[in-house]
Amino acid sequence: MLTELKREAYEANIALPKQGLINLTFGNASAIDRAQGIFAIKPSGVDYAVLKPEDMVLVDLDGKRVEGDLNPSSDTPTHRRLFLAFESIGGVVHTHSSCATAFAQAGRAIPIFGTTHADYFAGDVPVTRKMTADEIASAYEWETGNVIVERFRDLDPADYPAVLVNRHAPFTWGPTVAKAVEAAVATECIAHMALMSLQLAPQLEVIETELLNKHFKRKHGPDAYYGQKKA
Ligand SMILES: O=C(CO)[C@@H](O)[C@H](O)COP(=O)(O)O
Repeated sequence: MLTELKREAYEANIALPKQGLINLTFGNASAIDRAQGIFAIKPSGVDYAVLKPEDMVLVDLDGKRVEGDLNPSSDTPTHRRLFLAFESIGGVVHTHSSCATAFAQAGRAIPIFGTTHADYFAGDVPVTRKMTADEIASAYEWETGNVIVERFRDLDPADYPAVLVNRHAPFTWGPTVAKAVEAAVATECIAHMALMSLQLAPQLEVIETELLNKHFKRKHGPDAYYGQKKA
């Protein structure tokens, strides 16, 4: 069932270690078939080196396992929450890539210091609030999705394909899971650049709106908004 979707999710998952975004078995990727309301996600705890397309687990948007003998990723509820909230996305990626995770652990957004960042994101890469003790103790992975959706109340996920979950790590997304992988690469790249820029110039200011606007719209089209939900 949904062989092509599993293949797409598999290719995205094995791309993560190849891009240097993965340590051990941290991280996972998923791809959704919107017509059937089913997504394919990495099985929990499986080493990327031995992963196969047929290992991908199929889960529906009610959270029910539709196909697969292995347990779906422990982050499955977060992926599901994002697929339900952001109807335009086709794939989700979660990594613990070092520089982006450093910002997440520090509870800091990744500031937009340059055009590399502005080509990809319509502003700072946002960070969520800390989760409450109750949220952590209850449905942790579902609540992780909730704090992401809360942070995007006034942001368009198409303009900001990434978020840093406070004290956890980045989640990224895109119209396809391949684009979500690209967003994960871009997020780690600009986080690394931002860290180095802050070492060189601790008082560095974010770039001016005109330059942000120029670069973001150049890449995403003249009607692209930045910093606010599309009307
Ligand atoms: O967020 C985390 C751990 O904090 C996850 O990325 C796990 O590291 C991977 O879990 P599985 O997908 O293997 O269940």
